[in-house]
Amino acid sequence: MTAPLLYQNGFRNHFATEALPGALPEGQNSPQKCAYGLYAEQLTGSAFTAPRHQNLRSWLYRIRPSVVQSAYQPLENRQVHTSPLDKPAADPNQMRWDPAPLPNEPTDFIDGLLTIAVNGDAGAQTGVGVHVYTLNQDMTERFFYSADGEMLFVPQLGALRLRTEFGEIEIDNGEIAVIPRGVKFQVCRAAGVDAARGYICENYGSPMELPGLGPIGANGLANPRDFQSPLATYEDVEGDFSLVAKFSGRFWETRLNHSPLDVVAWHGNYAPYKYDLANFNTINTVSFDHPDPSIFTVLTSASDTPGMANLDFVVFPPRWMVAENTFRPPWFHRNLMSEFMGLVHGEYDAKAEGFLPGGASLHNCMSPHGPDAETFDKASNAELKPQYLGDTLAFMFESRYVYHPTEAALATDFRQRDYVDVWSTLRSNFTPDKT
Ligand SMILES: O=C(O)Cc1cc(O)ccc1O
Ligand SMILES: [Fe+2]
Repeated sequence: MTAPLLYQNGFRNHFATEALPGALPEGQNSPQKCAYGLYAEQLTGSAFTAPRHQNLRSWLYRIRPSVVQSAYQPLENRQVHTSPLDKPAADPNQMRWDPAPLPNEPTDFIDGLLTIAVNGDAGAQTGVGVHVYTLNQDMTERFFYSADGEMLFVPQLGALRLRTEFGEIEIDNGEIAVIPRGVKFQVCRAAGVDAARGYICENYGSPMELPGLGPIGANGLANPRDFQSPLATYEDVEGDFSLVAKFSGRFWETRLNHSPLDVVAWHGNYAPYKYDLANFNTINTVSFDHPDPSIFTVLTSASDTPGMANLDFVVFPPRWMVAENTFRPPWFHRNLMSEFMGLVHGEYDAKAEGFLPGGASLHNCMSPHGPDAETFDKASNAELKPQYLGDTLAFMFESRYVYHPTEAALATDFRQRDYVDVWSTLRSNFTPDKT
């Protein structure tokens, strides 16, 4: 049995961690000579001049500086795409996908990454890319980073061990992790895991933050202390390694003669983190009506227009349903914001069937959607006792920018081409003579 990983708690705290005593310099960042012969390297996640509360940077004390690498060479990649896409055009049709099948061939994280939809413009630092990953191999000789955005992992099947420059993180179904833009990492399976599948939101925009709580007060939703960042740990390994960089929508490869996971100590507020969604303090109505789902926001990436997020990461967690005289599932709606959804486990209360764990749906700006016909019928006639929705965990990547599905996502066998039919049997119940 390997010991469980230890973490440092707090959302974007100013952490300090060293795998060897005294590896972190005291009182300064860049001494003339660092302890143990380490190199000091700063990694910034914001402009130097960003306002203090949005200023993100860490200092890494590593065995070799990151510049010890070969020239970047283009690397072919057919499955991962970045906004803007040349084609196809954005599509207002409601779309749904079954879970991506697990690979039959040996497939690591990089080879198993498939882009479903993108929006905004990565070069302008707006929008997101939504990918699914399926894998059955660990990354061993290769490492990855995205210069295009931070990567939010939402595992659906199989726990992962994310080996990063800052230390290691494990996440399982029901947990999430964020790897900041530029941070080098490897995706491995946790002990005992054969194959894994999940979702990734690559956020090209401003780094996600906790949402403001307004009248909710000082506590609630995702509480800062439940976010966890890794402790410094390092490997001093020489060999023939490859670092794959996602840069401006393309993959590039550089060769390394050593493992880049050689950071012996680090301090700062720019670091990977994980969060167990079971810690989400769910707030909902205790009187009537179905609140807007913004009440379930875990993390948000602001755009340049206040209140219109580049990305809201929203969850629909296990919860009590107690609303009186209310149609309890999501109502029918048409929204300005575009909605990509996935299901981590259980059932989603707006869809009786067809939205499966590992599957996905897309409802773009102003495209009508809501409960399917079966759910509408059931919920319109249900006895309104307090009811606990236990086995459910859906999520939404909600964005002000219209999603463009990729050609592969449109063409794939696992797209449900008849999705729109889930609403086709909704008939007029209009009775002008009777209220
Ligand atoms: O479309 C969906 O299922 C997501 C959603 C859920 C909800 O409770 C209210 C609005 C909304 O868009
Ligand atoms: Fe919706």
